[in-house]
Amino acid sequence: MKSIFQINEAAKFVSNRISSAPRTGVILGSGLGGLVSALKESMSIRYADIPHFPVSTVVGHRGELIVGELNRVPVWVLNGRFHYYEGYDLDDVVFPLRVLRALGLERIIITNAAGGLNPSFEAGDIMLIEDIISLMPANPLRGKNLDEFGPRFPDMSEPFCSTWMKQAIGEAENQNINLRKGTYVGLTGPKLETKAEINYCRLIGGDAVGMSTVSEVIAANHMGIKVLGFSVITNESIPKVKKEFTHEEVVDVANKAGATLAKLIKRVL
Ligand SMILES: O=P(O)(O)O[C@H]1O[C@H](CO)[C@@H](O)[C@H]1O
Ligand SMILES: Nc1nc2[nH]cnc2c(=O)[nH]1
Repeated sequence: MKSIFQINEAAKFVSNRISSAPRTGVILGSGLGGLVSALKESMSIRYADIPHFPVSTVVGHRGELIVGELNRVPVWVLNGRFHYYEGYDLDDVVFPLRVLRALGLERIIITNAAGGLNPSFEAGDIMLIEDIISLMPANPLRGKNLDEFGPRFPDMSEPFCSTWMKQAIGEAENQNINLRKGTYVGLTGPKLETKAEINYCRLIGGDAVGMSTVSEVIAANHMGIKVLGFSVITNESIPKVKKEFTHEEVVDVANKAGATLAKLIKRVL
């Protein structure tokens, strides 16, 4: 388990390289790195250079922490995330978020590429994540509680900030974006779902399914960070229409829909 000492060491390394620390962050999902081109005055630090940081191993996740401005708002961008299936503990998966919290992070926009379980969703749609179901085998808060960050038993009755969600819905309307809404189910991966598993995820209330996000949302809530979440629906995970797809297709669809998501995120900020 990562200690508070390691979190602070990573935070110190980063703070020595920047002039001021943003209070807002964005985590970019698979294929969503295009948002970086909208950043102004940015500088980046490779994850590999930051002490104790894990290393991104998935295509479509560059592995760099960027500091810049989006629509004149200073932001951290985590260009690449860590997944449980890469072999990391959930504690490692949320390490970057804890480092940013140590640097003063107050709100985070979490994005991902996901399969659409809701039959009304189409590939290329953007879904506002209203709630999560974690089907991970563990929890990022397992182990000794980091009292400096939050309570042992954090409330999760409103994992996403309702005010921020209302604003996102309003902005989507202004931009004629057909913003979908729903619950994201987080599985370990890396295998994709069988038809029976898709039926199960739908039955328990899922609208989208993926292999990330849920642990980040839990850790952010633990630390009192405001969260807004978006899934880019990259494929339809519906038994009737399910056909084989690849990670390359996921990255490709996310790349295209990413431009619309970037516009929405800019306005929401
Ligand atoms: O959730 P992100 O990181 O966007 O990536 C999604 O895309 C990958 C599968 O193609 C999985 O890692 C899944 O979780
Ligand atoms: N688990 C899972 N992750 C995804 N990431 C993108 N699409 C999918 C999907 O259909 N299932």
